[in-house]
Amino acid sequence: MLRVGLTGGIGAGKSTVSSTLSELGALVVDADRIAREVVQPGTPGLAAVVEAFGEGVLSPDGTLDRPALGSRVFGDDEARRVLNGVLHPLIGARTAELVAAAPADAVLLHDVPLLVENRMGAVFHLVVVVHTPEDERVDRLVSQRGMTEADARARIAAQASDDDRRAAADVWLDNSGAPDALRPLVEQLWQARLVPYERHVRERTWDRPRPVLVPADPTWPAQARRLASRLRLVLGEAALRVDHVGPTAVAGLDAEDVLDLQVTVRSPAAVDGLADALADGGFPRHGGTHDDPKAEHPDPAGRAERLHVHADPGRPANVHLRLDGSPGQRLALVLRDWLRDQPEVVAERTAAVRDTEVLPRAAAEQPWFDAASPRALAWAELTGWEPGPPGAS
Ligand SMILES: CC(C)(COP(=O)(O)OP(=O)(O)OC[C@H]1O[C@@H](n2cnc3c(N)ncnc32)[C@H](O)[C@@H]1O)[C@@H](O)C(=O)NCCC(=O)NCCS
Ligand SMILES: Nc1ncnc2c1ncn2[C@@H]1O[C@H](COP(=O)(O)OP(=O)(O)OP(=O)(O)O)[C@@H](O)[C@H]1O
Repeated sequence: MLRVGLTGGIGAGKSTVSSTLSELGALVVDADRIAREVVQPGTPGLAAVVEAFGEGVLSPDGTLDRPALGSRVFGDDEARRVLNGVLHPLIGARTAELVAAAPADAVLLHDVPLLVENRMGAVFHLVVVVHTPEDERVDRLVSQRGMTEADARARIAAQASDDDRRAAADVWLDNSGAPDALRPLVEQLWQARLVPYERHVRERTWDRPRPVLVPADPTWPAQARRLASRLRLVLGEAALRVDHVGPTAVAGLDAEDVLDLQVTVRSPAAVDGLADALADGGFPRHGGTHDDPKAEHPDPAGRAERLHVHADPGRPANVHLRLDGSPGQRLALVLRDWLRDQPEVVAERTAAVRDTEVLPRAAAEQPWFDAASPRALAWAELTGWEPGPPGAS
């Protein structure tokens, strides 16, 4: 099962995306719809809303008077906090029931308007954000939905900023153009990413194109942060720390487009107990069997106690599980911090790797890393290096 979170500001085009994905085969779980279900007449949800806001939010027929409640909560942060506190746990519980009832091979598309506001990104294998600039959204809501401009703007003000949504987005879909422009993007997302990703998670396998060296990508740290938050959620206290390491963790360093994340664990027993949870979370074990052709490419540095990989075909990543205080665990952090501290070494390493035709990366970089490791360790000794606070960046 693959769980995809779909979000965007009010009127951005979530329903348009979710109806296309539903046609293609996704199973849609719509939070707005569940939010209506849990306040039907006779439900504990409706009773709790009335207790918090009074009988004035009921229509004469006993149903929730949505415009009346809307006018109380949009524009009043405290009232909205109270309503969210009552309804969000009920929405969460109903969502969990729908997830439990879904077939094992489903691509579940969770349409969640408040995914970013409620910091839910790590719950999903992938987060898709639909974006349309604010003024365009207001125009669409006023002209096509009959909303007043003031109501549209009040709701927008009650929601996350574009920057926060961008930080949460694994996939950013621009819906500022004509409706026809969005469909091919959604079809491509389905075919090239969601379908293989779901199969990878279910079969505990993975696939990736042979990586090539690319110019440093300034978004690598943000991408690594999203994967790290998923790893922390899956692993809980078993992960002492999760760090973005390797060449993509050093600003300005050209590298193969494969993120390296290091999970520091307490004991070898902990490592083995985590394999299933990691696979279900989208990080299957690397080449576990002899007939797996990918087993020919073991952990590049040979230092991983275990190597897992990201099953998302659109975001290659290696996850190195290493023991706390082991030489490999320490060296990964020292090398990263040394390179971050020494721009001239970054230039030296860039030149060394650029001039080589050797692939894969492991082979190209190994001589340089073998020579660099003692220098990095000497630097660590000299400066009294200690690992910084745990984190992905
Ligand atoms: C206040 C209510 C009764 C107004 O109902 P109304 O029919 O006018 O709006 P509807 O529910 O269709 O929501 C439309 C859009 O408003 C925005 N919105 C709704 N609730 C909220 C909220 N608590 N905070 C910010 N934006 C919200 C979303 O973009 C949503 O897609 C209703 O929105 C509600 O019960 N909200 C609380 C539940 C909730 O958080 N729902 C969002 C899904 S998690
Ligand atoms: N590219 C587009 N150009 C013009 N109109 C559009 C486009 N995409 C969507 N719309 C229209 O804009 C309105 C909002 O789109 P949609 O309902 O998909 O957004 P939404 O994010 O689901 O909104 P809500 O947050 O209210 O659930 C709808 O009336 C829709 O038909």
